[in-house]
Amino acid sequence: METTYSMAQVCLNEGPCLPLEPDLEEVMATSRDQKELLWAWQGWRDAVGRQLRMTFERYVQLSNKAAKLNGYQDMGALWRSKYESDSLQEDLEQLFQELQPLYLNLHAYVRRALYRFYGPELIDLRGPIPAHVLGNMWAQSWVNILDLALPFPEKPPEDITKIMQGQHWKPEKMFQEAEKFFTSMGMLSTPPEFWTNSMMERPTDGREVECHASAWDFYNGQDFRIKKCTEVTIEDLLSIFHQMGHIQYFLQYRNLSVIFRTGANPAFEEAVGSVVTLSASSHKYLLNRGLLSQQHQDKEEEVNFLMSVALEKIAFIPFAYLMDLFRWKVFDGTIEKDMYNQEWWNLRLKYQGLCPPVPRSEEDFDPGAKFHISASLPYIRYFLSLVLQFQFHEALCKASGHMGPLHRCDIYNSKEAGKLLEDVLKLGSSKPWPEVLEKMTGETKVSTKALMTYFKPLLNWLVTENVRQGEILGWPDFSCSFEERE
Ligand SMILES: CC(=O)N[C@@H](CC(=O)O)C(=O)NC[C@H](CC1(C(=O)N[C@@H](Cc2ccc(O)cc2)C(=O)O)CCCC1)C(=O)O
Ligand SMILES: [Zn+2]
Repeated sequence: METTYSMAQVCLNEGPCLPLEPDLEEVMATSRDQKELLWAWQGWRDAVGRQLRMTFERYVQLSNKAAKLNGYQDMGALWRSKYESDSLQEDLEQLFQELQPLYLNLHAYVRRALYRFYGPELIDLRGPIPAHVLGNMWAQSWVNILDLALPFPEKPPEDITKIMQGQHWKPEKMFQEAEKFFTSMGMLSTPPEFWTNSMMERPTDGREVECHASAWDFYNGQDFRIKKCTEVTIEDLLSIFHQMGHIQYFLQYRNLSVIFRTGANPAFEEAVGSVVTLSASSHKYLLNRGLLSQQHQDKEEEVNFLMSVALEKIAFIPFAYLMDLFRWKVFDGTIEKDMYNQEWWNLRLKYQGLCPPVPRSEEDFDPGAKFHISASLPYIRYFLSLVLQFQFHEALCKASGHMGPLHRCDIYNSKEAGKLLEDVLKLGSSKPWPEVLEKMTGETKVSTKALMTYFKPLLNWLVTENVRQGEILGWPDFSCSFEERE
């Protein structure tokens, strides 16, 4: 399944065939022509999802067989066991409910912005949003349509990708920048093998590689690598910070027994890289690294900034939640194979308020168009990481002596924050994760408080704006009408 995913391309009638990275992702991020977006969206699902359907059915059978042989009910139960909690699913649903007001307000606001640009024939102000116009192949991040959704368009943020390209940034410098963040906090640097063995760019020698970025621990205490087809963009720079967070975790726990060389739970692993990204995307950090020139940010520019972070992080919440809600139900048999695609879109409607831009059938297998489904990588870790990373950010910012709003905090150069983070990472999974969480934050429970604090100024602005526009929160008109679009 992963090979099909990594080799797939979508061909233009006459002319080149485009791979996902960087070409189709570029189309989804930058095109504002809904027919072109539909071509890429549908083409990718025809080239990948449809091809994976049969194999996926067999993968489910074999996965469950393996899980049962290991004493689990099904593979979903095995995946959930990593969190060592018998109330995991209820706890996750509770976190999701707490975040709903934030998501519903963002969804309504973005729907209005898309309505202004694409018009009523595409956007129903009381309905779900078509999944192909949100700036991302899976509508999991909406940051690429910030230009359409900017609260104060007369104060656009500087284009950091243009600044990086203007300063002739190269992939290696991007990796060095990410490593420097950790060493500035007094944390570990990478061994020479990292720089000689990593693959930082798509090979030009014709080798077909899996371009989806990944970080690898070779469990010999010396060999750690990142594989990424790096493009010089701010999105890739932040993704490299995330990957370097995995490498830092590998380095910190490399002297533990192998069974403990993993995160306190899978969400901790994901939160480490993402928490550093919160600082790296702050105005303060980018300014002092020469990636921004504007000295100060006024109130309106701050709302614009918070919107850009929300389009990445808040839009992601329901997607990250439903990915394994879907797979858990497939593994436990609740979702039968002849219902895969309609159940997928039921979840996409219920949680994300999205609908397919064209009619779907059981010939399609749209979940397969997402890397983690083809690569059998669990995903609930990213949902939990979203909440955890803000809890970590609040704790590290406090340790660094930061005063003022959480979204202005940047822990770069903070030895105190580095010490706190290091003490947590070097534990690996040798202690129960609530104990590790308490060591970092003083709390034993995952809490959305820090995330809500971070976005409070934006939520205030969004609620005011949505009330002013008389927006309907949610999507009472629950289907995507295709008629007009033919
Ligand atoms: C051997 C192995 O498998 N190693 C694991 C790590 C480990 O288990 O040790 C690994 O490298 N997994 C790859 C995966 C890559 C990325 C990803 O897939 N991200 C998700 C979700 C997301 C989205 C936005 C965001 O800001 C952060 C995350 C997506 O893109 O949908 C791509 C870009 C970022 C992270 C990763 O690093 O988590
Ligand atoms: Zn990760």
